[in-house]
Amino acid sequence: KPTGSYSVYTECLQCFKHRFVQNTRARHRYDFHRRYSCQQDVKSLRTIISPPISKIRNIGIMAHIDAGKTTTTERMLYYSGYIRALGDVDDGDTVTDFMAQERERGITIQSAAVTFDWNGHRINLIDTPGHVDFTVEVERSLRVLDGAVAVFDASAGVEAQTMTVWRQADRHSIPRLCFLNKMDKAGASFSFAVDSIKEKLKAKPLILQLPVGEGKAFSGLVDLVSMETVTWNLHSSEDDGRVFARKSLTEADDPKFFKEAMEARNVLIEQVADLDDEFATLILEEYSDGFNSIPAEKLQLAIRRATLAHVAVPVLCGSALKNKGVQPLLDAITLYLPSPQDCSHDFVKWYDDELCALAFKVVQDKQRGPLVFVRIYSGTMKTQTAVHNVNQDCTERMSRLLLPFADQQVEIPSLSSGNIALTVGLKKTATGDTIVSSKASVAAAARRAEKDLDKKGRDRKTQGNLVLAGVEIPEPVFFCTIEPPSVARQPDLENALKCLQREDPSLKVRIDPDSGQMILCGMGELHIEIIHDRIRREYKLQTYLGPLQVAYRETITSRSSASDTLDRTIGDARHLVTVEMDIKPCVEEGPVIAYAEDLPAQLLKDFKEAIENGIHSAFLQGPLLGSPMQDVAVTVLAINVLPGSSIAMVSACVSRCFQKALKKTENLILEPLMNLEIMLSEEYLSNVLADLAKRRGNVQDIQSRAESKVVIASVPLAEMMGYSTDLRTITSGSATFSLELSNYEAMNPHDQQILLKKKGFL
Ligand SMILES: Nc1nc2c(ncn2[C@@H]2O[C@H](COP(=O)(O)OP(=O)(O)OP(=O)(O)O)[C@@H](O)[C@H]2O)c(=O)[nH]1
Repeated sequence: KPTGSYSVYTECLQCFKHRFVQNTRARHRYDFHRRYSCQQDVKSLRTIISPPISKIRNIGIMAHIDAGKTTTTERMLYYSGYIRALGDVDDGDTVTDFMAQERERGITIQSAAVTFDWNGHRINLIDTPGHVDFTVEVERSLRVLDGAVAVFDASAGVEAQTMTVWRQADRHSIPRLCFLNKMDKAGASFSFAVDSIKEKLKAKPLILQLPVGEGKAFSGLVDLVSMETVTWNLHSSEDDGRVFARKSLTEADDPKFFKEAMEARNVLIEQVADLDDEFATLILEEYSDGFNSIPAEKLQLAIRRATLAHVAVPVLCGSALKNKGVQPLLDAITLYLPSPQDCSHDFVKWYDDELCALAFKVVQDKQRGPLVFVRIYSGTMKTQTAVHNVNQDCTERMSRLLLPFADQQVEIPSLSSGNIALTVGLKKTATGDTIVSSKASVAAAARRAEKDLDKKGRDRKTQGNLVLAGVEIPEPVFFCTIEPPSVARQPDLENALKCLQREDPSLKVRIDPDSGQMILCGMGELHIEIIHDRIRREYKLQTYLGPLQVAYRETITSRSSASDTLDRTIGDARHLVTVEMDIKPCVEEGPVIAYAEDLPAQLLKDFKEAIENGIHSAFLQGPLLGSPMQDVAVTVLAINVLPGSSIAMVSACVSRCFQKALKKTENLILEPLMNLEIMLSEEYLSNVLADLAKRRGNVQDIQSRAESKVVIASVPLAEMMGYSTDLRTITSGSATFSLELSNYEAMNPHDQQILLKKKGFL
């Protein structure tokens, strides 16, 4: 059954707009008190445009809402010297938030990646959206990351959304570091957060640092790898954290703390030795007398190997807001996360040294047209050259190549593999497309792939996927009709939706076959609301949305068979087709199509495509609600076609026969079921539970987390419309929740009857 990552929406549009207004206001102040890298700084960047591939880190920051992703990013840019003043999320003047507002206004560039250098390394920080309102946005980011930093609120430990993104990162095999942020916050607990990483994420944490103090007393940390204390100025509120002291931890400083740190270091060394044979051998051969003399560099290398092998995750801590712990985090990124060289991608070697890049984000810019973010996997990208888009099968000219250094863009003539860049001029490219140097290079890569896969005896079918490494797009769960303000504006609406779809492939648009109306399909309530809002603001079109509807599906519970004949005379030609088929439930989403063994081979060869088209089109409309069918296997038992009959008649007859078979069997409606996690204070618990019961919710667990309660439940999506507003009312705005698709589940007969009545089908 389809599970998969889905929209997690923790913020309603009102909050979103409120934040937008706040940040827009703040932007007016922004120009006065922010001083960005001066022109000279930008020029000097030109000298360090192409670092060796081993020094590149393409990383993402992933976190639950409000864990401190933006604040941490801002500190990274500040300490690396690319911004001259620290922004504050609460004042709305951070670089990334600033760009997010630009995106909302559709004026210039938004941040899908920011580049900066640290300690001789080039770090491309790729945006993984804080709210996973747009699943595909997260997927497309993860697709091009080599490593990630998971930021946690140390007082809350692992929260719902972190689990979702963590699972996505697992799917993409991305090595990670954990940063326990907000160590200064009342209720922050290092050990609680580490335990929750073990329990909830089933990860093996390698504790590389111990905090010095917690909550208000948090003043720095002990680096267990080097056995040094790292301290920041505790008392000055003006302190920007740029200056900090690193010194060896000795017994004389604090005997108790020294002992604790030594024990923690020994645990770390034993853990790493268990995970890494090379390190275990080194210890046995050279340091069997005691662990104290093991050099930090040897331990670092072993931690790096364990991280890259996905057997453990290093854990660091700090407080981004209080400017503590970010520089050691940056060091850890360069030390433990992989360079592009450490990551192998099958399809890259088939392109040899020729260009192969993936477009992972498209942004519509009013002045410059579409801007496409690309990750280069092999070869070199040059400006003013033609490139070939494999997915769209077209050749386009790329006019400019830019590096997004903090909030500046630096134009460059060319860029080599491993890098992330922003291109101007690619007008047809969409998110997820593969870009290569020419059509001939795709053919050459396909030949190499074929040879390689034959040698390995691998399934040829995977070859296409590997050459076109794209982004997986889940099916939308919500839809509604959309209408332009007038018939004359219909082409404008079509154009706006076309542009938005290029940016966001999870947005689907289709035409209702009965009413001819345009239907907008999206990943969540907020997704559709934001698209609506963007059409109004960016394309100046006031559109009308119909009521939001849940995308149900239908299936069958028993086997049946049917036959059908279509006999039409059009003009002089007679079209006569007879079909017989059998349908039964199956576990694959389908349609799973099979043919009786005695069907004539020639007939199959001529009409297979038409038969399959007929079945696929019938699959789109189930007999109960007209929703798509799933989990049905079809066997075509017989087919006779009078010579001269058209292919379209074959499809039509197959389609009709399938619908006949459906009518003879028992049908069921499947509805999307969501995993819901609500964090709230105990006083509201009973009201929230009562409300969930009304929504056909099934509460699975109620956990305690610091001062709060966490309710874990599953609820049908149809009952979750407007939940953010209702929950806010019930809890006086104090609760947060996240929601993700669990699976499609059969409705019970009673609920199904109610739904059919409500929709006017009974
Ligand atoms: N006490 C404390 N607060 C912090 C820290 N880091 C961030 N915050 C606060 O936490 C709130 C959220 O911070 P952000 O940096 O916007 O978090 P985020 O993860 O980017 O949030 P979203 O983008 O909305 O998901 C803000 O009010 C910050 O000031 C920290 O280290 N300590």
